[in-house]
Amino acid sequence: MPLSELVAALPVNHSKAQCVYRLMRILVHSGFFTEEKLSENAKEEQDGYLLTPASRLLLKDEPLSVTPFLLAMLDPILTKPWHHVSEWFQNGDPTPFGTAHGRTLWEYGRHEPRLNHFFNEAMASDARLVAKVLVKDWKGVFEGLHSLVDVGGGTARWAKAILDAFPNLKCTVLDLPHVVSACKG
Ligand SMILES: C[S@@+](CC[C@H](N)C(=O)[O-])C[C@H]1O[C@@H](n2cnc3c(N)ncnc32)[C@H](O)[C@@H]1O
Repeated sequence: MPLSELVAALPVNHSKAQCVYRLMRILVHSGFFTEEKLSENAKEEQDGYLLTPASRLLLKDEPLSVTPFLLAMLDPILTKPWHHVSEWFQNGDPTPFGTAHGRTLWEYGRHEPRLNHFFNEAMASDARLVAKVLVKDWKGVFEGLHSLVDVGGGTARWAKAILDAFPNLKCTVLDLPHVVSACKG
């Protein structure tokens, strides 16, 4: 897509339109887009942006989309601990999350349904992608097993993917009460 079409398609204030080019340069540099000639015709010669495998994983209609994972990692609750890493190196806290928030991630999630929801969705989207590769390329790991227990298995995405490939396996998933009670089905 050429830059002009991209700017027109985005909800960007016209005073910021020239900043989209700068943003796209960063995104090309970091591998989320490639910039290529869209036409061989010399008269219409125009550069445009194309998706890469990394950005395809962020499309809304991509079945293996990891958008929930990205949004979770960028949520202020999870970025705040990065601002406390220096302090954490000097204190006795087990994690930078504890230094930033005064409690563990799991305690916070127990009291804050929004965190519980976005974290579980993030884990599930990551698990959908990684489990697909695991059961395809590492099937042998599960062959011969009769049962499997996933401790801290979140909303059971891993277990579901493994069960799809090995329907005779007995899978048990353990997690914290607020995670289990938020599971559908
Ligand atoms: C990093 S997440 C991983 C989720 C899942 N295994 C995955 O890969 O998608 C860790 C999980 O451990 C769970 N957890 C933390 N403390 C736990 C405990 N004491 N007992 C059971 N589960 C726990 C959390 O609720 C969370 O779902």
